[in-house]
Amino acid sequence: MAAFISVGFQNCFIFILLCFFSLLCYYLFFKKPSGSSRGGFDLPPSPPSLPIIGHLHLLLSVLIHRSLQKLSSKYGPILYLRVFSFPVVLVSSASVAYEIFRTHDVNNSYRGFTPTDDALFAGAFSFISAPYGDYWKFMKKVLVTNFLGPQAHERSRGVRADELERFYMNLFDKAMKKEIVEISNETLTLTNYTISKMIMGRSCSEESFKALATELDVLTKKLFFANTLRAGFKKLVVSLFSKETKVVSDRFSELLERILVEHEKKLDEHHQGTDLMDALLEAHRNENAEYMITRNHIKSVIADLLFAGTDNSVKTTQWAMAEIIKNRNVLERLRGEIDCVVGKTRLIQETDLPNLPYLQAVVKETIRLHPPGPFFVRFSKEGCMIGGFYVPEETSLVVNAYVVMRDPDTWEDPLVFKPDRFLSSASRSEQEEERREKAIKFIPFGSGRRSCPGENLAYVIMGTAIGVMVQGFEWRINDEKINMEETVVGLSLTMAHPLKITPLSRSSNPLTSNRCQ
Ligand code: HEM
Repeated sequence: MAAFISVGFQNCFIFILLCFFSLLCYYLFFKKPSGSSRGGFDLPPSPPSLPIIGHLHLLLSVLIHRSLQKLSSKYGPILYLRVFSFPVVLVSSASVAYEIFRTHDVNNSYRGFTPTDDALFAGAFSFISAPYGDYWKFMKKVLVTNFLGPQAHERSRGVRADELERFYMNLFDKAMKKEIVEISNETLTLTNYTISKMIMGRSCSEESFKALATELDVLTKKLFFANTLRAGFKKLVVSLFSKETKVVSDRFSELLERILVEHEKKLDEHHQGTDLMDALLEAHRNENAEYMITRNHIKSVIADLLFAGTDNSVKTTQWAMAEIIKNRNVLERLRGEIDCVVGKTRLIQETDLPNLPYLQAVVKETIRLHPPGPFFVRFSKEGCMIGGFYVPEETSLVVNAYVVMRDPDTWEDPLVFKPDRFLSSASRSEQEEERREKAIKFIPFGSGRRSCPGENLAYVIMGTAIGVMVQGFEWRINDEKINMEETVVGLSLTMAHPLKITPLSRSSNPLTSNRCQ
């Protein structure tokens, strides 16, 4: 009898387990998202998918922006994809992206990251990952006032000028020795030193930064995929690599902790703080602050800024130099403009940029054709209508900026490098019209309230770096021609073959830096 009861109990237990497992499978792999249509509106069209995995295989290609481009050119500018049962809406046209960023900006002002505990990167304290709310609003105000806004930008001009001069002298030195330079390495030093000095008054070790950046690239890709999943499953996937995240994060946290302690000592000795870290520490100590930030918030936002700011600017500058050297007429016109405005003895400086429209156009055209962030992710909080289709709540929205900025319907000769398209036309009303149109179709920095707050700083760093390289040097290509093949590292679009070229100084003496002009 006891044996009979025991077998019955076992069967019952197995039966319950099977039911539970089937329900789980159904939820994870087959269940359609709730609210798949509302008020008679349909979900966006969906390309054929595979059983269970849905469209996952389409997201696994190395050149993911290209495979998504093929998909949108075949099936349309707004598509409904499925990773297992988790919804992803892919957007590939300027007008549909506009609806996400402008019409439904607040609803889509979150990236949907599941915080990886208290890790610095994509963690609970990160500014980039933060939901649109009190913390984000407070931190944005601190960043604008003390780092990225016009007055803060003015105050830190000296730091950028020093680093630009160091960048030029280093290239001049290498030109004298006829050394080959790897453009991304040179610009990494410039950008990393400039941004870290603006943030915390000193540079952070280049080698440790590079190592961390490489590890972070891999990590971002994993976080991106986890991010396309729904809450419960996402947590599970993120937990699988949270140990890895913690190792990277802890190392960087130790480095920042040492710098924080130095800053605290200075503040305790009543030194007037001038950089962002000082301002963040003051906010941390202020009991009446609108939002009480912790040490982890400080470290996390600094990590965000160093990585978001450095990597993108380096990749764009490298592409720009490749395009300039490949297009001899662009190089000559650019050099002509700089020689005419700045002269041949003084080194270009950032206050020259407003007088160098062609240089600005070259930077913009580079970032249009080669956006370092080819696509970015938002998350719909509530269901909404986009592009005439219903997008359910808690759906990942992936905007393919690479395709938007190469769309033949909105860009003439979209695959050709033509900086002229960014030069303003004559009349004021036309200029205003052009500005409005560009704001919709030119989105390398995203758009709406979660767009890139570092856009102006990035244009200054890239513009002056490119200006210095064109003004000061001829460049000899060491291979037969420049290889423009693309690759995606982490989620960043970059040159598959790093640009290695030899500088030849245009003058036997270095250009003078006259910062007072
Ligand atoms: C070529 C250079 C750069 C490019 C192409 C770039 C691009 C982007 C893009 C596409 C986004 C997401 C926008 C969106 O979701 O709508 C973003 C966000 C962000 N970027 Fe940049 N960026 C660059 C340089 C910088 C610099 C120099 C900084 C600061 C040092 C910076 C700080 C940030 C931050 C903090 C965010 C998150 C904003 C938020 O969540 O509210 N970026 N950037």
